[in-house]
Amino acid sequence: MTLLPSQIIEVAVPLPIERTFHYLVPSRLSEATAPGKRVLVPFGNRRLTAYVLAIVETADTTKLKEILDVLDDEELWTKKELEFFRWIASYYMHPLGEVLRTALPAGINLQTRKSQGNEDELSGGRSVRHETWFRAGNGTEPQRTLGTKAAALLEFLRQDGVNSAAELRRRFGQCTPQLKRLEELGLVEREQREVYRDPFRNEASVRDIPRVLNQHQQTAFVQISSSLDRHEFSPFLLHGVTGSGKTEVYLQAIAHALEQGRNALVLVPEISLTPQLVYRFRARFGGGIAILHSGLSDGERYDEWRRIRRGLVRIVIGARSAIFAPLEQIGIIVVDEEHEASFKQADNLRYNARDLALVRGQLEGTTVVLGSATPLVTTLYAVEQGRLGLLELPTRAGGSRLPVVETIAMQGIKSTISPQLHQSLVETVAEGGQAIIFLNRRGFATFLVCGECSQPLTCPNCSVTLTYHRQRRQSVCHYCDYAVPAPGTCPSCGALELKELGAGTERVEHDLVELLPQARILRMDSDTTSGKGSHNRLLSRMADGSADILIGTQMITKGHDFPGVTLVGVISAEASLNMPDFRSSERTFQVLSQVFGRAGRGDAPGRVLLQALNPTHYAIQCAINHDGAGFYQQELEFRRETGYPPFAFLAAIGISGTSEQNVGQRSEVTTALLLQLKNKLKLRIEILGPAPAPLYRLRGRFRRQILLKAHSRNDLRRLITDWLSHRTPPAAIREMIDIDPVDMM
Ligand SMILES: Nc1ncnc2c1ncn2[C@@H]1O[C@H](COP(=O)(O)OP(=O)(O)OP(=O)(O)O)[C@@H](O)[C@H]1O
Ligand SMILES: [Zn+2]
Ligand SMILES: [Zn+2]
Repeated sequence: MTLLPSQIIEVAVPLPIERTFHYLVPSRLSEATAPGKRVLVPFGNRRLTAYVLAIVETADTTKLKEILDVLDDEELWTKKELEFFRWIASYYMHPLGEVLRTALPAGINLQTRKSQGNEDELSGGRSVRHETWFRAGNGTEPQRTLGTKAAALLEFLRQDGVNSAAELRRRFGQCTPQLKRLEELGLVEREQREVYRDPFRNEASVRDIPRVLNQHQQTAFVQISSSLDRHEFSPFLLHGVTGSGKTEVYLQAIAHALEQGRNALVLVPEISLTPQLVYRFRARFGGGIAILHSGLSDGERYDEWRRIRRGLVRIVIGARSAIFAPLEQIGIIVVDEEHEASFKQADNLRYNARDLALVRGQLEGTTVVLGSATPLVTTLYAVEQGRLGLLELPTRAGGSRLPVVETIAMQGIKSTISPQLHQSLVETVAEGGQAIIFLNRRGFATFLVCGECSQPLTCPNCSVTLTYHRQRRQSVCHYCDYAVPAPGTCPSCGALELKELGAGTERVEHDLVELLPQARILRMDSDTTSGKGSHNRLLSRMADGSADILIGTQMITKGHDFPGVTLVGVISAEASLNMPDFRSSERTFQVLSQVFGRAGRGDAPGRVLLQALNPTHYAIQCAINHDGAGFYQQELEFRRETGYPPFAFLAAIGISGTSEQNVGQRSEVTTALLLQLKNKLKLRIEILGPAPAPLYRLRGRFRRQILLKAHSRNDLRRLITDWLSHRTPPAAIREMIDIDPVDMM
């Protein structure tokens, strides 16, 4: 888009400012300026990167400043994408400039400098990697002066066209002086080509062909592909029990979109946990796939981003931030494991990629498939209301059955592993089967408690106990990484005797090694998977049968397909039930169902042993009976009675700071203001709090929460908008808004 001299643009700046700004474009820059690019602008007494949103037709030009520079050669975003980002900014009540900054790959901002105002001043990314290529030129050759190697090089380039410097060196050995000479003579020309770092490097993939779909898969596939043929927004829930072959449906649906010349966006909870899924996509489709996830270096991420932007990619697979991928011509968006809380970003722009998939799908007129064995209660409710189409896979794809779950009463049992579980493990390993042992707590002991004064060891920065890690010989805070040598002494009374309370995965591993000295045992939790590729190594040892037992946290529950696993053991059924969060029943049902679902996926039937103190809760009972419908009914009733989603919309306002007194005062002031505005506007909103957050102290900050509950999203928006315009900017206090909060800790 070409600009005439003295045209005006609307820009957003990456600062906590709600509004957008206007600038003049001097004629020397008008050619280069376009919506979707970044520009450098004077802002107060500093210079800032700003994002061009639009070219404005009319505005008062008298007070406008001129932009200083255009930072991008190519547009970063299309108009459609900018529209999507405006929607996000408005919905999450977050400054548009910060939304845009969040949407950019980190690598593009490598050159971040701190300038006078202590604000980030950004300039164009520099992390593009180049490679030198040579081609034959038009110069006439003075035959006699060319050496043999130079002549051979020239001949080769004339025959073979353009070649990279690396390729020429491979064929001719060291040839830099010859190439330089040829270039001086105009006989060869040099060009710089951008190269993309390949996150799949060194990974071969085997070609895989589509499977014959079973009847349920076929029905689901037909519905998805006919919605693709209609080229309009159509959202579905693909509700398939564990092992029902949802991935195969995604693969074939995506193949259909590709045949139409359209592209696919696939969101997964955390890619490093699902290498199998990425592997299957590559095996099916070969190249043209970009992956975006936290394990990439900034450079790799930026490269993937540019490959997508330039249309070199047909399929993007990524964790939540992939919802911002600059993919055009999208035909289908898949959200795998749609129930996972990790689709919600926990700080700054608190977006939910699962929800945004529906928004982007609507803006772009695509098919959206949300897949899960344990969908959110709110998702099932949306199906009931007719807002999502339902596709069901009620049976396992390979014909195997869901495992039988047996409960083991743990009253009076002191050890982590009951005699029954021990016995079953011995039998499973003897028969050549594999087992998965689940406990959603890492470390050795949950915490240490003083034998003299009974004080538990707690974190000085957070209101939590320290977890004892035996191998590291430390007691560690899982929130801020504070650590002290352990076992150590009691910080309250100096006593030497500290007792271990509660068990973590490290303890379970220790006990299992003692109980089954012959078994090959692996542990997978965030302590054993910090190294690059470590997930992959652990998972492939399970896959190729070189391990017998895998112990792990919720990491092991996610989508893994190990046909050899016939036994699943759960150390504590109630572990996730007592969280102070209205979703704790739902999470318990989901995590138990998912971990049960790892058993018996192959030919041999699966068995689950569930250790429990009190398994009467409906979340546990429904999981035991694989009764998703029953759980939904009871949970919906609970939500109706307590007034939580889907029967209310929520927004949380979090207030935090290092001074307990200031945080307390500010939260009272904020609550009073909210109440006053609510009454003035006559809105029907419940204002709860200010209450101390369940994690009252986190990384040295005190935290209080105000929860807003409303029947109308509009009322909620009106109140918050009004509050934002009335509140005084908090000093030394952070006050954040969380729309549709997921984690209430
Ligand atoms: N039509 C089919 N015929 C035979 N086997 C199939 C078919 N479809 C899928 N499978 C196999 O069934 C197994 C389970 O499939 P997949 O992993 O896709 O299930 P899923 O629904 O994603 O499970 P989960 O939700 O537990 O992760 C895989 O080994 C897959 O190869
Ligand atoms: Zn003590
Ligand atoms: Zn801490």
